[in-house]
Amino acid sequence: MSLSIGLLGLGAIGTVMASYWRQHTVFVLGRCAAALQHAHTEHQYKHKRSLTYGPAILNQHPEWPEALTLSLPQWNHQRLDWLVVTTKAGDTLEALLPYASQLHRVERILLLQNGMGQHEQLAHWLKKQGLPCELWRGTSTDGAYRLDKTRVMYAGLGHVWVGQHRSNPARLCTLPTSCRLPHTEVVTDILARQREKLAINAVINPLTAHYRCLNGELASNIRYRQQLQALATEVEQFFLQLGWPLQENLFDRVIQIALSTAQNRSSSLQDVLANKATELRHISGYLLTQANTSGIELPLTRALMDQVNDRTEHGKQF
Ligand SMILES: NC(=O)C1=CN([C@@H]2O[C@H](COP(=O)(O)OP(=O)(O)OC[C@H]3O[C@@H](n4cnc5c(N)ncnc54)[C@H](OP(=O)(O)O)[C@@H]3O)[C@@H](O)[C@H]2O)C=CC1
Ligand SMILES: CC(C)(CO)C(=O)C(=O)O
Repeated sequence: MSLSIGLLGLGAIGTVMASYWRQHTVFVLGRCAAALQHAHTEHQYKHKRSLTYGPAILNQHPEWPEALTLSLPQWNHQRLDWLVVTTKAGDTLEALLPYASQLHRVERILLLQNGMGQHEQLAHWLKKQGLPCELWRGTSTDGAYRLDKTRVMYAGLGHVWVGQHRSNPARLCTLPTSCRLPHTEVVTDILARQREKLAINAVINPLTAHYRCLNGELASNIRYRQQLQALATEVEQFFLQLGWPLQENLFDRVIQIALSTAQNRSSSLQDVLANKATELRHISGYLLTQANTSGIELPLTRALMDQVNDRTEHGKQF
């Protein structure tokens, strides 16, 4: 069965997903101004992207092409089996709002993003609008970045896990195999997987954004490493207090990731350097909100959040 899939946020990860789903019908929900501009033209507006496969991926899949070009039509209110949102977490509601009156044509919305909190915001909003679509959440270990506005480099092959927002294992069985998205695995413990990723991001992202360093420097620079150890301890203890068990020692896990992505700039550092809003509000900020509710202090997280936010909000170069 061919799925009808809408993609909102055709950036790095959105383009990678579109490549995996190209045997199906993929529409793009472009920024509203572009969508409106083309809504009344005779020809269907196409969103063009090129995806280049990095050496690490071609080593694993020498049979894949070195690059491919995607030309995807603008969504014109067709019925959708899935609407997949791959904007940054903080852009979710703003991106969906212009399409609000057409969302009754959508069976399921999947937020495939880092960060937390946006799922609850959207669930609340969908309920208020009386929209019955199912809400799904997903997390990806793929690695991709944009070379420019239309070209994306797929640097590291990963895995995508998806699960229902209010996970109900009984209902999961009702998702027919034919409705499952390629390159995704349906799981019943999506929240636990997202929390594992949240813990890692809550350590690496604010530190790399603050020190403006590569991921690997957090392990190799003694001063940064000490800060990393202190922050990992704060985050890990907080997770324990909330009853969110982590699979392994957070410091060890974060050092492992910092080393395996040593030459990477974290997404938060990339945003700071580009003078864009970071996703820290949905990472460290989310933890601070939880901490506030529980009457717990997270001094290191708060200090880093304030410092990084100051810089992005006031557009300071540092
Ligand atoms: N890149 C990666 O390797 C990974 C990313 N992630 C997560 O995936 C999510 C997306 O990240 P990534 O792909 O890197 O980000 P990008 O910035 O590359 O892509 C985000 C896309 O959303 C679009 N967008 C933003 N606001 C709107 C709007 N109002 N209406 C329509 N489109 C909008 C942007 O459009 P425009 O181009 O016009 O700004 C852009 O195309 C994040 O949560 C990230 O943390 C998770 C794992 C890995
Ligand atoms: C794991 C890490 C820190 C890799 O860079 C990441 O997810 C990010 O940059 O947002």
